[in-house]
Amino acid sequence: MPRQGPAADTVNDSPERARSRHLSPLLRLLRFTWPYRGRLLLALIALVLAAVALLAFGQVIRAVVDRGLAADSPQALNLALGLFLGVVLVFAASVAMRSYLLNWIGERVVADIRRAVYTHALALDVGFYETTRTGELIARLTSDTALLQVVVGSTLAMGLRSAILALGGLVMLAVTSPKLTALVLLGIPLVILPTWLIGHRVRRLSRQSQDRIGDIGAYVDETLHAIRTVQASCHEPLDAERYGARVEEAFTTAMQRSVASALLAGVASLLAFGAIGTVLWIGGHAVLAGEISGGELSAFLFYAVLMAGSVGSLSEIVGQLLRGAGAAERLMELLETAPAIQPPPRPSALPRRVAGSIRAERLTFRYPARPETPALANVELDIAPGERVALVGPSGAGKSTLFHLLLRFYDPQQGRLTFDGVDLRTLDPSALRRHIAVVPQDPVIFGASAAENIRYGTESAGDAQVHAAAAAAHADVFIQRLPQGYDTFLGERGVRLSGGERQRIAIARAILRDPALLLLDEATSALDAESERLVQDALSHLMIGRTSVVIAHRLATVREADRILVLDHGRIVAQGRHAQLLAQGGLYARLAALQFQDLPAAAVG
Ligand SMILES: Nc1ncnc2c1ncn2[C@@H]1O[C@H](COP(=O)(O)OP(=O)(O)OP(=O)(O)O)[C@@H](O)[C@H]1O
Repeated sequence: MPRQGPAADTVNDSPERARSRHLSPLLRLLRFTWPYRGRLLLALIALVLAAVALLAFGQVIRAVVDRGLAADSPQALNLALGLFLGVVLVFAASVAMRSYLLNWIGERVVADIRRAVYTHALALDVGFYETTRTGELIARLTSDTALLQVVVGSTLAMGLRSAILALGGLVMLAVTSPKLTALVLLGIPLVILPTWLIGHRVRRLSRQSQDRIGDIGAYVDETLHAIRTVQASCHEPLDAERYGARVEEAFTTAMQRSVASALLAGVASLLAFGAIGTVLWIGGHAVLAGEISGGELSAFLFYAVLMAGSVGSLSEIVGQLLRGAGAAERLMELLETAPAIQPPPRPSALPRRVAGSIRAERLTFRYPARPETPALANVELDIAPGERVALVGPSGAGKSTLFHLLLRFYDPQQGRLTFDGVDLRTLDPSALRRHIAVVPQDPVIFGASAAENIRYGTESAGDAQVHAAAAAAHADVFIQRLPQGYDTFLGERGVRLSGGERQRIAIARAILRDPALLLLDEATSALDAESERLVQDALSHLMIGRTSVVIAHRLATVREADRILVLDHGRIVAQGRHAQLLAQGGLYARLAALQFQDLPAAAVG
């Protein structure tokens, strides 16, 4: 299925490139804001009310000056103050309401998007993760959503507010004094343009400065994670030097930014107050000439400052909106990426009692990333329920690929694969996987307790079942010896387990799952004799009464297998029992001598 994943090269994008060229992707967020339209409407009402109240201040100022001060009337002044307090009350209430409602919507929408994206990411097929770096997905879930939160929660509203204030301010200016308005309109670019240009440079430098800090973080992360390799290679002085160079780069960029911000502060103050002074001077003369009243001049000044402020902030707001649009575009693209492996509209059902038979008919599969060479070619296979099958073959023969297809991580391009007689393509992948347990070569231990690690995938199991599974997998003994027994935290920041212990946890996990089909990839690393015996014993126990397919690396496994399949270049080149295949000589005999570490030389014959 052709699909358009998020561009794989955007993870280290500078914020400049991460911007969208249009604001239209923001419209795609409507789907997430729509459920909260009631609150959104209220927030908009509050926003407009706050802007109108702010504009009304100008009129109150005018009344205070003209009716109260100039007319020398205490009553009028009292009345004006009352009016002022009324406007303040409306303004304060609507600002508080707007701020709360918009923040709520911003946080809510981002929480919904995070959940939707993560749930969708979990459903994407394995092939997707071969072409996308997980770091990129994490960036989507953290930084892109954080950016959207700011955009939805404040920037959009600020943009609307600034537009209302700029337009409203202009109308009020024109109403107050058309002549002065013409002057202000001529003057605004003189004030805004230089400030905007320097401001643009400041923003670019601060983003660069953040990028430099990101570089520092990435370097620390890489070296400290690999501290053993760093120390073993005596790489510390070199790393300290390289890190130092990066820190200095960050400092230099930060200093350039500081110079630009200092310049901005100076120029902006100079221009703003210079402009106010000029309006006051021209307006003052107009007042003296009796063209306008003192109140009108005060109101005029108020609107001019309001308008200039709003126009000035628009460029920054648009920049932020474009970055938000970029984030929205990437997130929505991810959400619209269709998984290549999906349940069919009407999935077939497996029998109530799954027996665990497997059949492959002319099975041919090529990995999407390597369409030229088939990883499996024309494989014909019939595995009976309860059969123990060992897969043997040189590296790259296609053993793991067969597992991937059995788990329906991919669909074959030709032929078909059935489980209990049902074509895998017609099954819901999770309905199929429920009947399969996988014990990988190097099992994953999650950052959770020992009991939770065994329960992984069978969450409904009770404590007694977990303990029984652990006992059957010979994991019970070492778990009991852990500081808090089954409650001991395992994984990266907890107790680290040895290879053999990890395998036994994985075996216990598989026993608890009680699957019809067991896929086992035997560890290649040699365990000590005692661990080996425990693991082997646990595995034999696990295989009883179920179909098992094992990528074999041990003599005991091939000896006990009902059938050995020898794979080479994606084809089954021989099959039979161990002794038979050895007697035939050929690839199996050669592989046996090389692969089974525990095979005495004599047995290879
Ligand atoms: N995700 C992938 N994308 C592209 N090609 C792949 C992918 N995984 C495996 N291959 C290729 O498919 C072929 C079969 O690989 P597979 O992993 O099934 O071999 P294997 O027999 O399990 O090998 P090993 O014993 O080394 O694990 C190899 O040529 C391999 O390079």
